[in-house]
Amino acid sequence: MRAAYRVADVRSAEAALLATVPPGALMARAAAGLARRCGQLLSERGGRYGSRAVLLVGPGDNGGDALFAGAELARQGVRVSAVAVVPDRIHAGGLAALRSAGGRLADEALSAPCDLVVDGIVGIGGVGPLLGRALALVGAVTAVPASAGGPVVVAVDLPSGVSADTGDVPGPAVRADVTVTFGCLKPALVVGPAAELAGEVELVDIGLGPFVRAEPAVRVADDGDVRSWWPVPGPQSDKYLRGVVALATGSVTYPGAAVLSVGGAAAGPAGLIRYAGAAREQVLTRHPQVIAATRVADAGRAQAWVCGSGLGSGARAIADLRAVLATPVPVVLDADAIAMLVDGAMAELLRARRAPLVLTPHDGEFARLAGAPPGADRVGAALRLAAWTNAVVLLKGSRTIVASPDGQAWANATGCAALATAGAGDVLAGLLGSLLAAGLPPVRAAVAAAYAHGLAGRAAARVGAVTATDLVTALPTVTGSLTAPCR
Ligand SMILES: NC(=O)C1=CN([C@@H]2O[C@H](COP(=O)(O)OP(=O)(O)OC[C@H]3O[C@@H](n4cnc5c(N)ncnc54)[C@H](OP(=O)(O)O)[C@@H]3O)[C@@H](O)[C@H]2O)[C@@H](O)CC1
Ligand SMILES: Nc1ncnc2c1ncn2[C@@H]1O[C@H](COP(=O)(O)OP(=O)(O)O)[C@@H](O)[C@H]1O
Repeated sequence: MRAAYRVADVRSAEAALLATVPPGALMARAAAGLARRCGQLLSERGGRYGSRAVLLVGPGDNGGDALFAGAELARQGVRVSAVAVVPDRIHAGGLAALRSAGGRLADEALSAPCDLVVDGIVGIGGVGPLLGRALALVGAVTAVPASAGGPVVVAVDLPSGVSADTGDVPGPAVRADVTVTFGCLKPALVVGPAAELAGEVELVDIGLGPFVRAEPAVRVADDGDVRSWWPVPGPQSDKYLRGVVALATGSVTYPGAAVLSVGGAAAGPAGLIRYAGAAREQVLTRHPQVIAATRVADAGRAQAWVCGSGLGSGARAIADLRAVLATPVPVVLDADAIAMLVDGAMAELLRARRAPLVLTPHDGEFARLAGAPPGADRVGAALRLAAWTNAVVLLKGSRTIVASPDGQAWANATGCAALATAGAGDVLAGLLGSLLAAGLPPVRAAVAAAYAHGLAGRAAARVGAVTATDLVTALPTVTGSLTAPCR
């Protein structure tokens, strides 16, 4: 598990650490890590000696990091020039170090071709959209991407122009190939549109770890986490003990949603799948192992329910949703079921529930339920909805967020744009239901489902254009790889 911390918490930790080390030691550690990575990148692109690097140097310590790293590169034979955002406020010690190593201060950014741009315009001290010369410099950096023969762009701590705590990008911002960040991750490196601008993130240890006292703002699960959570059948397992998941999804109008959600569930760890709804025939044709009924009341017992994907919102859908909410087991509400919650009577039912509830809105469904779209602070918005509904909220997007009523937030790092295809959410809901039925607590189930779903999207994209059916095909290999061998 990786953890990202808010700027205020990073600053407190840095202050505590600074009191224990000589002046300048932290910046020296940060700059050494930055120079190491920049040097590697130059070596990969044809060598350091004689290559050209441009430092974009803001007026704060972020610019100082860039200057000290530039000095180290200059000592290794790189021709380094620095462009100051505010020339009379450039970090004096950093500039002196650069000059004494043979680097120079330049007036114009990128006046000649270069191999490396180091973005030290702003780091965690950035506030709001970039202004003045900082803004003009961003335009110069983004002109030619590295993939089209332009310089490789390395951001110092954060890409300039992003909001560190929320991952919002309020204006033009640097698109980095690599971000070298110090001490700990910041939310903008893992959530929101900012995370897409960070490129590959390298975390440099500056000794901050023991001084971070706060709870993470956002957590990111890795393969090891998801593997350790994923339910594994044992010798005593039977299909009921492995978990029974039931789905009230699909309708006469949208039978495909039922097939896809059941497909998602079939890739999960539950031992038995029940289906209740109007797409009974279609589901049985594709998934003959399913026990199918037409009504929730006739479906039989389950350890978790999934309700809503393609369900519609007529009288029948309302009755099904009420029946599902009346069960004493964990429930996933997706798509149309989320829309129906806006009804006050449903809200009453929700308040009466004791068993876990997971809501899986995309932005539109979120807006209907919460009264406004998630906005710039997606983690904050998801946490507020989770607290208000007393449900785990899985807010879909390119970095899907899972938020719990007790204030924990996770971001999923495995997704890819290929998932933006009709029916992908239905597959996710089914898989999530299966994990809940197998006994995973709701936050872990939601995080693990988003993780596996993202990997399936990547696997399917390697084969070709991705449909939701391709996700269903790709999922069992992914979930199998996350499952320890049968005991
Ligand atoms: N603390 C430590 O121990 C360590 C810190 N480290 C490093 O320090 C960095 C933090 O440094 P920092 O606090 O000096 O802030 P920083 O990110 O340079 O930005 C502040 C400057 O930017 C300006 N500015 C702000 N917004 C702007 C905008 N929208 N558009 C234009 N300009 C804007 C603002 O201008 P002002 O408002 O003052 O006019 C101010 O001068 C951190 O990210 C890491 O790299 C490492 O060395 C490890 C140890
Ligand atoms: N740009 C993107 N990058 C990564 N994942 C995305 C992107 N856009 C959408 N997704 C994912 O695709 C899925 C779409 O689900 P949803 O909007 O419910 O579609 P549907 O209702 O058609 O099933 C979600 O898991 C979401 O996180």
